[in-house]
Amino acid sequence: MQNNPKSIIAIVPAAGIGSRMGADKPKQYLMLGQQSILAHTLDVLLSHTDISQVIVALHPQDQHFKQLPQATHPKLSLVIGGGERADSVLAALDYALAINPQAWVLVHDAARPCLRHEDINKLIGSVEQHPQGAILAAPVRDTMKRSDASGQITSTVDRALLWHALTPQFFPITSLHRNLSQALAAKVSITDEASAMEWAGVRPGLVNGRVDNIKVTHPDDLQLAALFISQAQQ
Ligand SMILES: Nc1ccn([C@@H]2O[C@H](COP(=O)(O)OP(=O)(O)OP(=O)(O)O)[C@@H](O)[C@H]2O)c(=O)n1
Ligand SMILES: C[C@](O)(CO)[C@H](O)COP(=O)(O)O
Repeated sequence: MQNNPKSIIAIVPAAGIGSRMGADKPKQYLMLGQQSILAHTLDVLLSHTDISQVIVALHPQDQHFKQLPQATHPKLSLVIGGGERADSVLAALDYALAINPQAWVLVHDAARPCLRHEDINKLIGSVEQHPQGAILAAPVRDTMKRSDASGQITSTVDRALLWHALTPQFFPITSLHRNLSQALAAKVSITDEASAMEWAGVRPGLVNGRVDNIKVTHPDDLQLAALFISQAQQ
């Protein structure tokens, strides 16, 4: 069965609690300008004409999502996420597979609200060069050090071939569902979709993405994300 990269379903893992943010609510519901982080992220995905469906994985006790203006969008579907990000992605993949097993999925963190259509288009457009899938990524710019447990430098790592993995990450739904399911069953540590594909022997492509596509993780990321979003709206 040939997957069809022209049929695209977005998956948004949004079931985290934002412990590193230390806020009074999950970080995806913190405000950036006029709306929440998750609302910004959903606006970008819901407005992209190549994306037919957006599946959001929510925490089982989520009480915020239903207040979002985007909550009633016809393209949106909801699933209950899991204990780790990868479990939430797999729950959404189960749902998406039932909708259209020939689709490709674009998995994007709720916590990355600064994504732009130009990067989505670059990633979708990479499918001929990377028929097994690809991810947005940014080449490392700084000198990279490895440390010991006490925080002392043990070595300098060659940065020539090092990249920051970003999202979206774009794969055929059938191979991602199979490889992620098997990797999790094998208790492999999976922090992004590409690592599950790599575990299965796939070599995903790297597509150069904007460095302002940051993941809002710590409190000092909020001001930067707000600046990037205001720039995108100019
Ligand atoms: N069980 C989980 C954990 C995380 N995520 C989502 O995965 C994305 C990236 O995860 P991260 O930035 O680590 O978010 P949190 O897990 O919420 O943050 P923390 O690790 O600080 O708790 C976020 O959009 C988060 O909502 C998820 O859907 N399900
Ligand atoms: C998927 C990801 O954003 C790629 O860099 C990252 O792995 C998520 O890590 P987190 O610890 O779940 O935020």
